[in-house]
Amino acid sequence: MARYAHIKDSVALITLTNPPVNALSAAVRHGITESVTRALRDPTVKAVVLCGENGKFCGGADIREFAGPMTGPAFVPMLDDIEAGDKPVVAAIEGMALGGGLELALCCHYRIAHSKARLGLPEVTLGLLPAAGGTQRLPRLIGIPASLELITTGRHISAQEALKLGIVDQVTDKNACEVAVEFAQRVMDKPLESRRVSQQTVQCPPDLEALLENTMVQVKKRARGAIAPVACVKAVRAAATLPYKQGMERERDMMGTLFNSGQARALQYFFFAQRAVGKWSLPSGACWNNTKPKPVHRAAVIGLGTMGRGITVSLVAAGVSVVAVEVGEKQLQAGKQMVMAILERQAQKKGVAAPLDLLRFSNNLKDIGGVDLVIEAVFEDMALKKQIFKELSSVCKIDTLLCTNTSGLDIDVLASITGRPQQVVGMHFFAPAHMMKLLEVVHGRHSSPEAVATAMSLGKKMGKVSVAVGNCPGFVGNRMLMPYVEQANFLLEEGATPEQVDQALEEFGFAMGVFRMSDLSGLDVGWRVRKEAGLTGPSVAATESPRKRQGRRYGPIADLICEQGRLGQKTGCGWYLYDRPGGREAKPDPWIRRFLEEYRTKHGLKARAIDKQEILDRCLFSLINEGFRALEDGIAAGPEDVDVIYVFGYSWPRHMGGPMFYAGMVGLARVLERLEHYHQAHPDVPSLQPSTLLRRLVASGSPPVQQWRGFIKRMRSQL
Ligand SMILES: CCCCCCCCCCCCC/C=C/C(=O)SCCNC(=O)CCNC(=O)[C@H](O)C(C)(C)COP(=O)(O)OP(=O)(O)OC[C@H]1O[C@@H](n2cnc3c(N)ncnc32)[C@H](O)[C@@H]1OP(=O)(O)O
Repeated sequence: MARYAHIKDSVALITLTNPPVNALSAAVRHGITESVTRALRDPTVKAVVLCGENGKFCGGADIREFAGPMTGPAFVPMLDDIEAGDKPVVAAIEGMALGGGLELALCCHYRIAHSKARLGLPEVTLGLLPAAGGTQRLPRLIGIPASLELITTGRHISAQEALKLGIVDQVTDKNACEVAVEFAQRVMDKPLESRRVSQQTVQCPPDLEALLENTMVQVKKRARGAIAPVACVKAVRAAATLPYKQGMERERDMMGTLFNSGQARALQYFFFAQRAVGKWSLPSGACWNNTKPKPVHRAAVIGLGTMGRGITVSLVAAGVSVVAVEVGEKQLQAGKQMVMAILERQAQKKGVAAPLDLLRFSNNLKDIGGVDLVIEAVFEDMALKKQIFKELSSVCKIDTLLCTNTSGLDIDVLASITGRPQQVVGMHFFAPAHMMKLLEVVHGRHSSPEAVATAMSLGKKMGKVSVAVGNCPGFVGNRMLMPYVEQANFLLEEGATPEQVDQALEEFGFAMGVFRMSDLSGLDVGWRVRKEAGLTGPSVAATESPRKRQGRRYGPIADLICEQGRLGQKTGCGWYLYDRPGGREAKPDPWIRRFLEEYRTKHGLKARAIDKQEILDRCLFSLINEGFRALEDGIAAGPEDVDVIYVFGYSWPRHMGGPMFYAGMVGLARVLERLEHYHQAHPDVPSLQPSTLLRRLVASGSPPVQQWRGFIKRMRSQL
């Protein structure tokens, strides 16, 4: 796993060989240890160059090994031995030096990077810290402020930034390995003392204490309960305040705690989950590696509201030429201005010219005849969408893919209007579409594998994490959101306040609780959906009880709030009060308190004290239960798909892995027991009735989440 070659008489070249990213598995560490010992012992070798096969230096420790007992040579002594050796070792960094890969480079005496290489210590994103000396060597090399930033964020940096910071000694456009060999020949007789990073003193800024304290405050705020970023700050503090050896002891102790934590397991699961969703498959057997996407050079976006603008920006930023269509002149001009401003701002940040030549605006659908793909992004109104799809199928060329950015309407209904149902898919973006990473690609009954592959590939090109999902009301994300929101509303009826529910959810790790989030997105969004579903509005029979619909419990509070014109931030009030329409700072609203009291009195409800645990159990477990149902129905292909959707689309805390991983971590038997308990207490709430899949998993001994796909497949084949 490491190749040894004696070249140019006096240089030993050690090449890491563990595709795809030359991760430091036990075998690679073994290979490095053996090769370095050999080079140090060989009197004809005067210098060593370390590089990685296939233009990739090293992607770090082998994350898959973290799940089992660690075997093979330990990291820290291996790196210490390289640094302490009496022959110069030069790291030739091509591709990437990440995590343990960068720590390996830091113990070398010199570092040469290719101009396209990326460097970083992303361990924090895996719930860990750089525990192979990274937290102690990097501060000695580049100082405390820059180390704090890099280690607590895990940000990957360019070779140029690494050079500026002093992490690498030289950047080259040529073959970094050849440059490193020539470099090694030049430095082979130079003294090494000053090149041993661990032996350097840390340059501390005069305001060290304040810097560390401020960083800790910021990091805790950003971390939303994640423990690794906090440990990273503590480890850098140790580098600043303790001798190297003691600093390394602190690093090791903290790694011991993190390494065995549930958060580390969750984050490492999530790393692989993000990659798993790219390997999509359809019930027909078509999948990512047997279906070719069609190239998309020209696209059209229909509708220049908030969603259309964000989608247009994302497409243009990805290099796709776009015709943006909006029929209303005022809306067209406003959209045009906004899209161009965002693109200009993005380009300015990158120091390049905005790609405005890719952009055209029109008020006529006839202008999109030649495009490869259309994304319709008009109002969430089925009648309007149907009318547009009808027009699209007559104006677009025969092989144009027709996509709709609906957040939950039936793709099959739209497909049936077109006469080319195989070319219709959903592309559900999340607002603001140019910032949010998630894209649900919805395959309808007739969507062709090629159409799905094209939408998935276009999503990737647009920088999105695309997840293929089946067609049902709300798809995966919004479908699971319904019981979550429903429970939050019921909790208000029973005695909770919006602040109480939000606080419990935010302490759990959500960026925003359910009510603050509703105020941000606008309460009218859900109101419209409930009206379409016949749950509220004039279609409800006057004889229907206000708190029952189709024999089930119904919470009309949100409808009543909307009827008062309280639509959230945009109207200056919703579940909270804002200082003005469009204001951001949510304040508890005495009006809401009074309203809830009057509502309870009117319906004969007695308010009771509700604790945090009940809020979390009812909101989260009902959402999770719906996730199991989506898996059972095949709407979501695997737990990873659900988890990626929730982390990227709904701010589920990443260090909790996503709802399905979290269910496994809490214990499926506990989730089942709580759901049974609450369903017994609320038999008229079907979403609390435990799903068959959850029951079966528990009955089978609660296998780990990684085994659920296989389990579901077997379960389906038995039906
Ligand atoms: C009492 C207890 C005591 C505790 C003691 C603990 C002892 C342990 C001490 C250990 C100290 C070690 C400290 C070091 C830690 C680390 O290094 S952690 C790893 C840090 N590295 C990373 O986070 C990098 C992760 N990888 C990436 O970001 C990207 O993969 C990439 C390298 C930038 C490449 O991106 P791209 O080209 O887009 O390809 P991908 O699709 O992402 O990846 C290709 C395949 O490679 C797999 N992979 C990538 N990196 C790793 C890895 N580090 N380990 C294992 N596998 C990796 C990835 O999953 C893909 O696989 P497939 O999907 O199967 O193709």
